[in-house]
This record gives sequence, C-alpha cells and structure tokens, in this order.
Amino acid sequence: MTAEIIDGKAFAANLRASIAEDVAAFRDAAGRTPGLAVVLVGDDPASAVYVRNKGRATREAGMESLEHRLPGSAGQDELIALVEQLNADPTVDGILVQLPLPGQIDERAVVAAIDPDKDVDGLTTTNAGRLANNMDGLAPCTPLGCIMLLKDQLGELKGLEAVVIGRSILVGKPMAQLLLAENCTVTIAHSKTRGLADVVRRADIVVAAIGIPHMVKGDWIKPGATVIDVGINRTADGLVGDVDFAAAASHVAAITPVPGGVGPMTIACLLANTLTAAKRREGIA
Ligand SMILES: Nc1nc(=O)c2c([nH]1)NC[C@@H]1CN(c3ccc(C(=O)N[C@@H](CCC(=O)O)C(=O)O)cc3)C=[N+]21
Ligand SMILES: [Mg+2]
Repeated sequence: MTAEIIDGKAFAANLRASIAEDVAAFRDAAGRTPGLAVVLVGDDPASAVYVRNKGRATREAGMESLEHRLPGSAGQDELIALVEQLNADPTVDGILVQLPLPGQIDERAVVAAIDPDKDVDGLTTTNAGRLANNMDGLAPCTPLGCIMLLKDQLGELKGLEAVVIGRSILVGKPMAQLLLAENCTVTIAHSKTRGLADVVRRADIVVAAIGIPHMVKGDWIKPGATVIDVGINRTADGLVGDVDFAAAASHVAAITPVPGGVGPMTIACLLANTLTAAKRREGIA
C-alpha cells in the first residue's frame, strides 16, 4: 500500500479562490474592503519572507494588506500603542503580530492588547476560552487548516482516535479542541509522555506538531492512519517535517508533505479568519 499525498498547496489555492469570491460579495454588501494588518518587529529574514507571502496572498484575495514595521529595538509600550491604534482603526478587521518577538518584549502582554474580535491568529485568552466553550470565535490558523484537510480526506471524524503530539497554545491545544468538537477521542502527547510510540500506534489520526525533524518514526503509525505533519524544520537536507515521511508513506492511508502540506493552509486560513472577522464586525452572517 502506498499513501495518498495530501495536497495542501492545491487545497489552499482552491480555498483562497473561494475566499476571493466571498470578499467580492462582502465588498458589495458592506461597501468596503476587508483589511489585515501585519506587524513585523525587527528584520529577521525568515519572518520577513512570511510577512511578504502573507501580504501577497491577502492582496490576491482582494483584501487590503496593511504592513507595519518596527525596529528590532522597539519597546513593548511602542508596540502595544500600535496594536491599540489598529484596534481602533475601523478599516482594520484582522491584526497579526508576527512571532517570535525580540527578547525585550513580553509576547503575552502584546497578544493581550489585541482586540479578540480582530485576533485572526486566535491567540488571545478570549479566543482560547471561546474555543474551549464551543462559542463562535477565531481559532488559530494552523489547526483550522489541519481540520479542513482531515474532513476533506475522511469526511466524518466522529469516533476516530486522534493523537496530537505537541501542546502549544498556537497548535497542539487548539488542535485537540477542534478534534474534540468533531467528536474524536483525543489524546495530547508531548515530550514527557511515557511510551509515546505505543500511544501513537492507537491513532487513526496523527497530528505531529513537535518541531523536531523526523521525530515520529514510520513504525509508530498504524497502517491505514491519516497523518498531518505540522513540522517545518530547516535541515541540511532542506525543509522536513516532524514525521519520517518515507517510512510512514509505505503503510499509512494519507499523509501531508512538507513543504506543500499544512504550511499553505495556515496562510489560507489567515485570510478565512480575516473575512470572518470582517463579516462579524459588519453584522453579515
Ligand atoms: N503571529 C504569527 N502567526 C503565524 O501564523 C506565524 C507566526 N506568527 N510566525 C511564524 C510562523 C510560521 N508560519 C508559517 C506559515 C506558512 C508557512 C508556509 O506556507 N510554508 C510553506 C513553505 C515555506 C518555505 O518554503 O519556507 C510550506 O510548508 O509549504 C510556513 C510557516 C506562520 N507563523
Ligand atoms: Mg481528496
């Protein structure tokens, strides 16, 4: 058996095209264009590339991209003042502060300053609480993209055994919440989990979000399982995921590649969240 390779890049392109249609309808209904503000502090080259890609995707979907750059020496008060200005700006529907931030800035304090209804990364405690309580909110983009790929692949997820490896606020925890909302039986595993291989062997769905190249071995994964690899690790062999892709692909049902899997879905879901935020702000369903 050879795995189906889940084409996240193609899925994301379709999603972005459908969002562009919805953006046009929003413009007709609201008489304005949805706006996404992206804030970049410092000049880390990898962050600059992501911000440029996000800006391009935003414009291609017919939305306004507002980019704000602060020097790497910027103070926390200055950054929070900018966030507050964006909160108050009626043309801004979404605010993304590119992470990580320089060491002198407390990320938690900056995220806490973002209006939860403009928090398109889903990072505020308000949106985490909404997700935990099955309330309408904004869920983090990467888990949202993973759920879309899983539903497209498997249809109904009800009753499936899902193992999420990783417990971050950005991916692991919200991923588990979204899988629970789909009625999966969810286990969150992490660096202190005992017998990780055997925990993973139970899974119909494996979501790997650890950040260690090829950490999940092929023989940890049950034949016929569906594997979502969130890892994006730069190594001497190029960009690789958290799963030993070649070893897993021999016996799983389907697996996301790196690159071309989850990454493009993250950006498409950022656009989806921005449009969702804009519609809610305008009272459009
Ligand atoms: N506030 C905040 N929100 C984020 O969502 C956020 C962030 N900060 N900081 C950095 C990380 C990283 N991130 C990626 C998004 C898309 C790809 C992506 O599209 N990757 C392509 C390839 C990229 C490449 O070739 O380098 C792929 O996987 O196919 C990767 C990484 C969002 N992040
Ligand atoms: Mg398909």
